[in-house]
Amino acid sequence: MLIIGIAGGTGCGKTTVVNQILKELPEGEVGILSQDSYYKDTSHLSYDERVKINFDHPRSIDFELLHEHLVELKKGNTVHQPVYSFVKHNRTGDTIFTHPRKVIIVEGILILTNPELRDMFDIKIFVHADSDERLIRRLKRDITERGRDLDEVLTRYQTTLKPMHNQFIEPMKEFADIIIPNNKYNTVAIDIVKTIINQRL
Ligand SMILES: Nc1ncnc2c1ncn2[C@@H]1O[C@H](COP(=O)(O)OP(=O)(O)O)[C@@H](O)[C@H]1O
Ligand SMILES: O=c1ccn([C@@H]2O[C@H](COP(=O)(O)O)[C@@H](O)[C@H]2O)c(=O)[nH]1
Repeated sequence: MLIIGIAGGTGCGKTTVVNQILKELPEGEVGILSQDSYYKDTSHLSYDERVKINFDHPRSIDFELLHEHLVELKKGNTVHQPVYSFVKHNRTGDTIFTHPRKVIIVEGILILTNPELRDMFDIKIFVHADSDERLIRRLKRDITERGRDLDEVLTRYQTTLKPMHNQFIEPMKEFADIIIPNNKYNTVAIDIVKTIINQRL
């Protein structure tokens, strides 16, 4: 099994890059673990309390469970990946059966901050887009898809997202094997990643 970690700040285009890679590889050979599925369960908190959580800090992620699931997949076992709701800021209670595949992609803003997880990646990719570009994308996406308004996105950006990005995410470029510049759609980089994956398969 080839395990690929794809990190980068919010809105840099991680999900888009993953979908482009998926399109290029034979169907059924690639599985995805999304860091977003592993936000800690916060059912014991009210909605108003959950909204105040710093979702850009590594402690908001259940890395233990994410690591355990990756280990199980590597052993050839199926795992129950939790389903997360950005609207409710909590796990939904549903899970997705995630089967072992030839290639497993783990994607998320903070996945390279965890040393145990980092050690499991055969290829580490960091997707880069400038912060103004990422903020514009985040605004559009969170308002249309995640039930936010302008004030919520900008307040979160100033209070937690930007400082956490600078403290925890940007320094992870150091660990990357490949950095994809993604201010514009980068088909050349996707082709290179596809070639590397095919060589390793
Ligand atoms: N290279 C790009 N140029 C312009 N828009 C992009 C690009 N990559 C992604 N987007 C758009 O930006 C938004 C956030 O992208 P997404 O892949 O969800 O980012 P991430 O998973 O890193 O948060 C989406 O609406 C997506 O369509
Ligand atoms: O309940 C939540 C959990 C997370 N967030 C924000 O999501 C992004 C990470 O997702 P991307 O798809 O990589 O953008 C992170 O910056 C959190 O601030 C949230 O709004 N609510």
